[in-house]
Amino acid sequence: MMGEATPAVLSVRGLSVRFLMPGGREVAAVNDVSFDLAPGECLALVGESGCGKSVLTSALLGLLPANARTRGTAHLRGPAGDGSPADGVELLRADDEVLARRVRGRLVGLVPQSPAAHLTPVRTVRSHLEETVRELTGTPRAGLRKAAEAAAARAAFPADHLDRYPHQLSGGLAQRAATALALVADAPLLIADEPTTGLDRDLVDRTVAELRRHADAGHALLVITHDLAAAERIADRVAVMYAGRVVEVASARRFFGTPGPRHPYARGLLEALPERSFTPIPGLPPELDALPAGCAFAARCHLATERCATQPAVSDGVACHHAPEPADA
Ligand SMILES: Nc1ncnc2c1ncn2[C@@H]1O[C@H](COP(=O)(O)OP(=O)(O)OP(=O)(O)O)[C@@H](O)[C@H]1O
Ligand code: NI
Repeated sequence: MMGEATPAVLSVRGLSVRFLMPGGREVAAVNDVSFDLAPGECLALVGESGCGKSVLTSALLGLLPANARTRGTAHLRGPAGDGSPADGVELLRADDEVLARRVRGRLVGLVPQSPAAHLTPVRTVRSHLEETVRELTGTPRAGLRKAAEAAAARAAFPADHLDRYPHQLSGGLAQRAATALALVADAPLLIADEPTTGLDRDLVDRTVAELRRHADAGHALLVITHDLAAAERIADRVAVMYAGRVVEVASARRFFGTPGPRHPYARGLLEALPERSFTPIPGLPPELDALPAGCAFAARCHLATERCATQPAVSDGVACHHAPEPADA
């Protein structure tokens, strides 16, 4: 839990993102999302493909395309950490100059979902790392080579591949290069979007351990993942997203232990795992340009009743008319 003396590194309130499409169609990719992230805490954001996880991170970093419309607030604590308004940044209102010079890389590190696309094709991994180290840490020229090699080692990027160009990297190597780059600045908030995709088991373990160490060193960590086993090992809390909405936030201990999640969608996600009952949730998520007025999960939910025609409010961390009381949770 967050002590009163430690303000959240990131406070998101009522964040919504809509994409305006040709013909007046609107895609509601993120809907009224709120959460806090404390220093030293890892929050895992999970949910099926297309539920809005990456759009949420793009919104926080000012990386949305021009047809996006954003609502809500996302307050990032500044480096002084004293909570003074001048110190922090309101991410959804900040202009691009502030985001580029103060936020991206420095206050918020990002391991992007498609790392290869974020690397400059004409430069080697070593050159990327040296440039980032120079820019973000002020390491003198003579120390750059060593610092870049140390950064690579932290993300298990092999030293003998440092002189490769992005197109010469496998997906897993590009992933590790991106993780190495994102760790350089020691930013107070690290966002890792599917940091273990494309890695074999051994490297998943190493990446999970390195990211957990990063959180334990006092950084806030937002990990987006399909990999619930990785989430279980790394996260303090789990946020489950469905059709753009966070439908449950729970401690990882309760979520993965007994009695487990309280939202029927979250329970379904867990039960779909091969090591559990391996039963997929029937049906498909709704189209985000035609969301129902009520609970978006109702059409797939075995608990659904007529009450579900109205949107359930988030109460004690769960948005469901039929969730069990937290007392027995
Ligand atoms: N520029 C855009 N214009 C219109 N719709 C978009 C745009 N970018 C994303 N979307 C839509 O927003 C929704 C959320 O996408 P997002 O990439 O956030 O999903 P995700 O949860 O990260 O999925 P995955 O696990 O596959 O990465 C999707 O339906 C996607 O099609
Ligand atoms: Ni994504």
